[in-house]
Amino acid sequence: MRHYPMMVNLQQKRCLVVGGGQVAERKVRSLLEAGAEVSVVAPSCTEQIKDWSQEGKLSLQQRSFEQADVVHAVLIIAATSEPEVNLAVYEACQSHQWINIVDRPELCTFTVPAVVERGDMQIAISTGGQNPGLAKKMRRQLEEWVGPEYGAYTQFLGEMRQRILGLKLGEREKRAILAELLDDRFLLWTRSGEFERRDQEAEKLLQRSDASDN
Ligand SMILES: C[C@@]1(CC(=O)O)C2=NC(=C\c3[nH]c(c(CCC(=O)O)c3CC(=O)O)Cc3[nH]c(c(CC(=O)O)c3CCC(=O)O)/C=C3\N/C(=C\2)[C@@H](CCC(=O)O)[C@]3(C)CC(=O)O)/[C@H]1CCC(=O)O
Ligand SMILES: NC(=O)c1ccc[n+]([C@@H]2O[C@H](COP(=O)([O-])OP(=O)(O)OC[C@H]3O[C@@H](n4cnc5c(N)ncnc54)[C@H](O)[C@@H]3O)[C@@H](O)[C@H]2O)c1
Repeated sequence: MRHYPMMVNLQQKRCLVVGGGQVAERKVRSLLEAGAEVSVVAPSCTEQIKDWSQEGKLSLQQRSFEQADVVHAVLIIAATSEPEVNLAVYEACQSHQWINIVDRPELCTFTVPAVVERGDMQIAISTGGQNPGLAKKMRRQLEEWVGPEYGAYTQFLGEMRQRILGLKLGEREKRAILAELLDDRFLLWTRSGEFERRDQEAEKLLQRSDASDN
């Protein structure tokens, strides 16, 4: 089956995670990072999940799953070690809810990819459920190639793009500056920490275009 890849805004969306082990913790972490409103239901859970609960980052109910738990959630993840509980979670859900059952890929209405995170740049890797270990291996390989500087680099390019789109220039000129900014020298200056040099060269590009516009 071919999935449709999409980046979802989960800010303030109610998400339920049933189970509190290592797998649940991994899913909870990424939900919290996406700004979701997370509830966890599990009789026992990891120290990290307890800490998040004590810090007020999520709501934790230390008990077994009940059907009614799913009612207000837009997204539900069943991550318990009990296949029959995971199936019961699936059966309690309705068709409008996004469902992930960690031991039953065929029941999932979404799956979770491995992700390389570099600030606002995210590279998601899915194997369509064929082999999650391969997704993890690819993530690690890509992390070697896409260094931490891509976070700052993406932010720099984002800020420049906003400015360029606001300039009183024709579409073609704007496209030309945007293309020039993607030249590797701006990445290399970011990587080596030469921010002043990078920003000065970017300013020069903008000023040259301003001049040619007049
Ligand atoms: C990518 C990642 C994201 C995340 O979970 O955050 C993720 N699994 C990860 C790791 C991982 N998972 C498993 C192992 C042990 C080795 C092995 O079994 O191969 C390892 C490796 C490890 O832990 O080292 C076991 C496993 N996973 C699934 C099943 C059920 C089955 O396949 O039937 C079983 C057997 C369970 C059992 O034993 O009963 C199912 C799913 N796992 C998925 C995602 C979805 C498909 C993604 C894709 O399309 O590739 C899908 C379908 C549903 C979902 O979970 O969304 C994360 C790596 C994060 C990272 O490090 O970057
Ligand atoms: N999709 C994936 O990424 C992936 C990866 C590895 C394993 N798995 C599957 O995920 C399952 C969970 O793995 P784990 O390492 O987190 O297990 P774990 O044993 O560490 O945790 C299981 C959790 O389920 C909770 N639980 C048990 N019964 C419950 C109930 N009735 N209601 C609510 N919570 C209940 C327990 O309290 C515990 O918090 C595994 O059994 C395996 O089938 C999935």
